[in-house]
Amino acid sequence: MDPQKIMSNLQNPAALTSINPLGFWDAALGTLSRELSPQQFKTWIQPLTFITFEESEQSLTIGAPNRFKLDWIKKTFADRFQELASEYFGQSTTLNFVLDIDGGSPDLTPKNKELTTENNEASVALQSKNLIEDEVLVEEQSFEIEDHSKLNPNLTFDTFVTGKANQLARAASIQVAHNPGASYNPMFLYGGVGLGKTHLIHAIGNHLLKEKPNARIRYIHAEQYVSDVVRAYQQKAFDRFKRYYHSLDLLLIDDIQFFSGKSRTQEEFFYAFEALLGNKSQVIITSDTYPKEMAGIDDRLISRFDSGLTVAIEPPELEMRVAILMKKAANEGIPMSEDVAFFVAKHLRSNVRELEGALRKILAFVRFHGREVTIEVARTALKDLLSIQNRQISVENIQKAVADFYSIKVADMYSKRRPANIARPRQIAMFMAKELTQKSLPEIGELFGGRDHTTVLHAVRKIADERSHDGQLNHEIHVIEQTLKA
Ligand SMILES: Nc1ncnc2c1ncn2[C@@H]1O[C@H](COP(=O)(O)OP(=O)(O)OP(=O)(O)O)[C@@H](O)[C@H]1O
Repeated sequence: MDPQKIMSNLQNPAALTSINPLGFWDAALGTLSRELSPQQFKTWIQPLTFITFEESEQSLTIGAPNRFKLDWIKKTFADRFQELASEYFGQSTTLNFVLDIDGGSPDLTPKNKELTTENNEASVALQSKNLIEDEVLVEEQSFEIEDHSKLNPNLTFDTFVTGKANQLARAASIQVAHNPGASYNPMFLYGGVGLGKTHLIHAIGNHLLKEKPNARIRYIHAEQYVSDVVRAYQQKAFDRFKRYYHSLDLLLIDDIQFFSGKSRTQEEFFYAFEALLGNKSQVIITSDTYPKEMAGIDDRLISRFDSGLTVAIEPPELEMRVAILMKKAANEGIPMSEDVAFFVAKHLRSNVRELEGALRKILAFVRFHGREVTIEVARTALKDLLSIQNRQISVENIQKAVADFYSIKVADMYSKRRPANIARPRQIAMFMAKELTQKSLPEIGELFGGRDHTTVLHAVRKIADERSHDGQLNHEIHVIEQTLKA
């Protein structure tokens, strides 16, 4: 698309609505998030990147972060994207799905990136699929296990920003990378969406690969493992399947919650797990929750997951979010000052993927308009995101959620009463108000019955400190936060 034309369309919202490709992207994500389960959306759609729109050819390019996701998207979601694009643009639109390992910025400059283009006319009929053992839909094809590590070389310890939220997970990962198959086996890494679990396990694999280039390493998403089991089943190729998986030095298996309810997969994984540990090979597993909390997973697997080292990754704290934004912006060649990073990080709190998305929006805006990265620019570029966030969380909402959680009256948030069962929830609410809103300490004090800002500061420090070593308190704060965001 002609950059001049983009500029003039950007200045003319009416024109923009008809061709705005970023508008299409936001709308498509919105629709798919409603149509799919949160887990499907998180796994398949969220990691996609919008790359280019060529107006002259009426074609859109969408990037997927790895080969597996690329293939899956093309097979499973291409038709739906096609429909959404045609609806949005009011004319037939060609979709290209490409590998975009870096998760590159959305840049509407034509052909600004070198891409492994895989033209996917979405009209191409999907291949026939079979439903096997109620496990997963797979295409008919010959059973071949790809003998590659599937590691993403960009996901290393060097590119991983550390803070309180992930320092334990990082330290454990470094230990395991240096001594695979030794004491922490298996290592079970759990945490919410987009917090860096995949990044860390790739970092372990990349480290080992560098130390021992001949090591047999395999990264696999749990859903791909399920597909492998189904194909081995179809083609009676379990011997080959076992030979491959049982002979690895390091198996990295991501998002194992996808095994839920898939009994044959779990059985095969159990054998693989036993064989690998027997050989002193390292197994590393990630999940969205800790082993005992997993639903639909066999007890004998759960007890094995729990038998090594289980370590959590928490959502990044404010300073860490700032550091991540600044590092990633600098890597893109567009430095972000600390005050802009603080502004963004204060508004976007849930996970690193969300921060990366926001950064991409800001960088795209800056590139189109030739502007510097300022708070004003960030505010404009993130207008939609910020309005959602602001709608969600106010000090009053926090006071109500905390009072409900601890079964006290909301009025106790403002009262002068000081028994511990009231004072502590009040301090937690003050802490959360500081973390989750843009209010200053004096403003928060005012909203808590006219308290002094030093009282708020004391509460914020106390709860922050306790939270860092009190797992129960940490959990309670998470639960309240989830209620607020629901
Ligand atoms: N501490 C960090 N430093 C730098 N980048 C990070 C950090 N944590 C996460 N990221 C980046 O954020 C994005 C999401 O992280 P990742 O895919 O590892 O999350 P995840 O925990 O595996 O999420 P999911 O459960 O959705 O698979 C990736 O691009 C990753 O590189």
